[in-house]
Amino acid sequence: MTLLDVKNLDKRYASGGRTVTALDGVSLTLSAGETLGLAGASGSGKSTLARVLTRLVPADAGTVRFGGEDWLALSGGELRRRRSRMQMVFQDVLGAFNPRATVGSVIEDPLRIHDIVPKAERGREVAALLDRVGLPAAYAARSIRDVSGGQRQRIAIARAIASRPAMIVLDEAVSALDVSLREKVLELLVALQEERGIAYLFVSHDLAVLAAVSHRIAIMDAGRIVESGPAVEVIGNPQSSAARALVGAVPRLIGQEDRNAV
Ligand SMILES: Nc1ncnc2c1ncn2[C@@H]1O[C@H](COP(=O)(O)OP(=O)(O)OP(=O)(O)O)[C@@H](O)[C@H]1O
Repeated sequence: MTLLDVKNLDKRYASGGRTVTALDGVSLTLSAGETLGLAGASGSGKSTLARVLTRLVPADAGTVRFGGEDWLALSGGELRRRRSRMQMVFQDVLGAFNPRATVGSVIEDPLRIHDIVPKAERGREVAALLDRVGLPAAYAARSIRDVSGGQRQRIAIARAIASRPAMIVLDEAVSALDVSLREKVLELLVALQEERGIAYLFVSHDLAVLAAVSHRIAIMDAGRIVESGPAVEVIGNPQSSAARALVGAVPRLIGQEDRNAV
């Protein structure tokens, strides 16, 4: 079932007297429970796409249908209510929070805003969400300043799943973590997807990360999607120069033959 249907998205920024085309006719689809990995060099437009889809910045043209609705046409109270269905985890999404906020309040916000569980049950739900992402319930009382980078991303994931979304946009969500923490967070994300049928748009400049989690991969270059297909095909047999450059940049993705040829 198609959950997200993006057609011909354009986004330009005015920057220092010139116009930068960040998205140029971007189209893609995402099914319920599926992961689409989005890769591309720095400046190719990945974050802009993530921000347009999560309604942080407006598009100049194009359409987005999400859950059968005209997503870009939603505004005001209607948009606030529907936002529960599409959540986001960015590189340091909690960095934007008041540093005095507690872990518990960060996770409880969406439960309250979207009225997910009755007030009396919120504390228990926060504890259950912390447990699900591998953190002790006692962390609810901590300041978000006093947790490590890996724990922060787990908390960001707990907050994202709290409103029971159909989709999560992850933008470089594990990029700041060291390799062993990164693998654990990726395993958590895959397990949550299998349990809850959440679709992911997983943005990363790192194809090794995308190879671990994606069903399909799309490659962006200069604001356009230049290649897309099943993850194994895009990684095993990249067609575009942008995809070949990304595959070549990750030594452990190169097949033995290619490595011998280098
Ligand atoms: N707020 C902005 N104002 C002006 N130009 C912008 C703005 N945000 C992004 N851009 C430009 O739009 C283009 C796409 O940027 P974007 O951040 O979407 O790329 P990206 O693929 O996510 O890059 P990175 O991997 O480095 O984050 C770049 O040329 C960038 O400089």
